[in-house]
Amino acid sequence: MININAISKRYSHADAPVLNNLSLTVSDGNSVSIRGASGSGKSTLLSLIAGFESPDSGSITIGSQTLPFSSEKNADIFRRRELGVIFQSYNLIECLNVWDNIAFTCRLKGNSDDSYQLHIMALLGITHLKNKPAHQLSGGEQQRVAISRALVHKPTLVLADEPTGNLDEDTSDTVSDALYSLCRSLDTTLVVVTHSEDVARMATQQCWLRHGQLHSEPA
Ligand SMILES: Nc1ncnc2c1ncn2[C@@H]1O[C@H](COP(=O)(O)OP(=O)(O)OP(=O)(O)O)[C@@H](O)[C@H]1O
Repeated sequence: MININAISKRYSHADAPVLNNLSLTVSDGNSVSIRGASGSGKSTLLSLIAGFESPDSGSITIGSQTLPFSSEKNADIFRRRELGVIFQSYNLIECLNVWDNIAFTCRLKGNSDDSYQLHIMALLGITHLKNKPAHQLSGGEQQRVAISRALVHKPTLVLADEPTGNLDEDTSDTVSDALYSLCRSLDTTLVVVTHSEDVARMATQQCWLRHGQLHSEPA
């Protein structure tokens, strides 16, 4: 579960806050999609939820953890255990192959689950890429590896920034089906930033970010 209570964020030198008294609650196993104009603050909101940045005011609680983290070490432990993040830039480790990129987080925790990893890779259609180095992948292939890596350690919260942005329509449907259904089956909370109406409509809750706040209707 995630509970965001009246957060505000203003970057230095900006005329207005990018997020202004924004609140949001999403329960376990549910999902929220967030749409909004470019520059409206969607990535900033994900960054605050992940604890990469802090709000100027308000509070964010993920399960029993209230942000900010007490130390960078605790932040790392929490992110490795509880959080899956799908970044706009996939952040794969170029010198590792697909299998090792996906297994990386689990190996750090010492709890690899090869059969679950194969299950996710099959759902996302990337099993045949298992041994291919990350630097030889297309953008869409990298995106599906990044999604697999975000899910393989069975996190309680997944933050996805444009998870289908680089995919054709058919692959986008397959990948979004897999993302939503894997999260539901793990009872994982999912926050998806997307420009795709099809991807957004699959969420249990749809929101639009405007003037620093979330709305349940488009403008
Ligand atoms: N680190 C930063 N320092 C200063 N300003 C920032 C920083 N990060 C983002 N901004 C500004 O905050 C605003 C919101 O940016 P953000 O990336 O959150 O928007 P977005 O809705 O995700 O956009 P897009 O859809 O284009 O990815 C923009 O005006 C951006 O220039």
